[in-house]
Amino acid sequence: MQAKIDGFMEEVKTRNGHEPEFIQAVQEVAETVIPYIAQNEIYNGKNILLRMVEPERLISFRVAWVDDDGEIHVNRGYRIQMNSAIGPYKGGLRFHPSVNASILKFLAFEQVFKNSLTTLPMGGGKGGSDFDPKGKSDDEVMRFCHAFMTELCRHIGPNTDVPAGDIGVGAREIGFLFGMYKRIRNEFTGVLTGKGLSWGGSKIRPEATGYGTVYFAQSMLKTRDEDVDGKTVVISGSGNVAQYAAEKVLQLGGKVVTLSDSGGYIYDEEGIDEEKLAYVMDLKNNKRGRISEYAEKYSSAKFHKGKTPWDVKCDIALPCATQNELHEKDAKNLLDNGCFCVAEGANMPCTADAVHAFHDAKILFAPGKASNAGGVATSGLEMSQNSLRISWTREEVDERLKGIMEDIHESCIEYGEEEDGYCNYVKGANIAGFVKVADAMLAQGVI
Ligand SMILES: NC(=O)C1=CN([C@@H]2O[C@H](COP(=O)(O)OP(=O)(O)OC[C@H]3O[C@@H](n4cnc5c(N)ncnc54)[C@H](OP(=O)(O)O)[C@@H]3O)[C@@H](O)[C@H]2O)C=CC1
Ligand SMILES: O=C(O)CCC(=O)C(=O)O
Repeated sequence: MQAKIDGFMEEVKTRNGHEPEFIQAVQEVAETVIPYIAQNEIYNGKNILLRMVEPERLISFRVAWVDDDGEIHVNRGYRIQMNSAIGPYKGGLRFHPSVNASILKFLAFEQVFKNSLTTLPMGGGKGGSDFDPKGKSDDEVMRFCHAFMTELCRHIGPNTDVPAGDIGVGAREIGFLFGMYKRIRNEFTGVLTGKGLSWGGSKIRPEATGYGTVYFAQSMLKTRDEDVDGKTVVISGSGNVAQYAAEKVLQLGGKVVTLSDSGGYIYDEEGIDEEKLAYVMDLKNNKRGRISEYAEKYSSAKFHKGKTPWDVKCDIALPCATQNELHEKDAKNLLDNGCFCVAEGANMPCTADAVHAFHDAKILFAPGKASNAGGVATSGLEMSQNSLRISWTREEVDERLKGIMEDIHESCIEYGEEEDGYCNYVKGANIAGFVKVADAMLAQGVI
């Protein structure tokens, strides 16, 4: 079996040798899905996984825009349309200087499995730009978003490809992008999700990724008769996902002691309560400040410059910042300090070695494609509401979100439970995500 996996990966590396994040994401899937294919006759000899690792379409374009001083800048825009077997391409846009084809292909590939797990009819895609919104004025961000959409609008549509937010793309950016799409196409449609509530957005979409991650952690904890209540939780990041993961942990009686950004992390031994979290939300979403300012405001906190929070003692860890932010040594620190549940809020925040350490220790570990799927699932609910031209209540959306996260957990157990009863959620999520897409691809023929 290992020879089969190695042979497959050799082919992937030959074609994508310069794309380390993409290869990392494919390797993890190959290790779990190739043995499953070998045991299931209908998938044999169809090269389904080989087809799945090749994007259906990879679009790259120039984005030229003018800053407040009249200077012209050029960025690169992308949309990776990875797989449309079960629905229109769906996935976020990332604006960050690190964005390149490798990172977006890994994200688009993960999105295919994640969207399949949600039970909703959504294919997988991802896009973005190496544009850095940090330090830019609102007008500059608007001009960039408008320029970006003048090209992207040719490739998307409510039944073709429906982008949303990701790192660096929040409510402000979605507004500017939507405005330009509407103007060029002269139509008001659900072409983007994460829209404002007064113009087609869904209630709970901003909260959904963070809430969903904690709902998934809750389901995992339940298998060990445990609960979030009373647990100490370490969270990385302080953006959309981290903020609402923290909010849900607090609502469920847990204690959040860290948040971070690319400058370092804050440790508040007294816990980040509702009032302090409201301060963080204002700091990050309106003032666009740095997490270090938290330690200047609250004397109970200490700022650790340039560090990640994985040496802080906790029961539960929720990495919610970015890919490869938690390494093997961090995993060992967490395990040594008694952490027994890790749910990824970010996409691929744990390196492969870190994941192996968690599996070897048999702790509860949820891969992002399962645990952070609540965001895209609620985007799917936003698409449904847009099509029906109705708006569900907060309670209705939250109930559906909870139900979807429970269903994803069940699917992971179905395909991931091992002989000794330990659930390998990585295996479970990969196989459950694969089966639905593979069946659709088989039905649709070789395309
Ligand atoms: N938004 C969503 O609905 C979903 C998001 N995700 C994933 O969750 C993660 C966070 O996204 P989101 O919260 O939306 O993004 P935001 O832009 O709102 O926040 C990102 C956070 O991560 C930090 N961060 C980004 N890059 C780095 C880095 N290289 N090192 C350290 N910290 C970093 C940012 O700090 P700083 O401000 O200093 O850069 C910020 O605190 C991403 O992996 C994303 O793909 C997954 C599913 C859905
Ligand atoms: O809501 C969406 O469509 C995208 C969410 C996303 O980018 C993700 O799940 O990583």
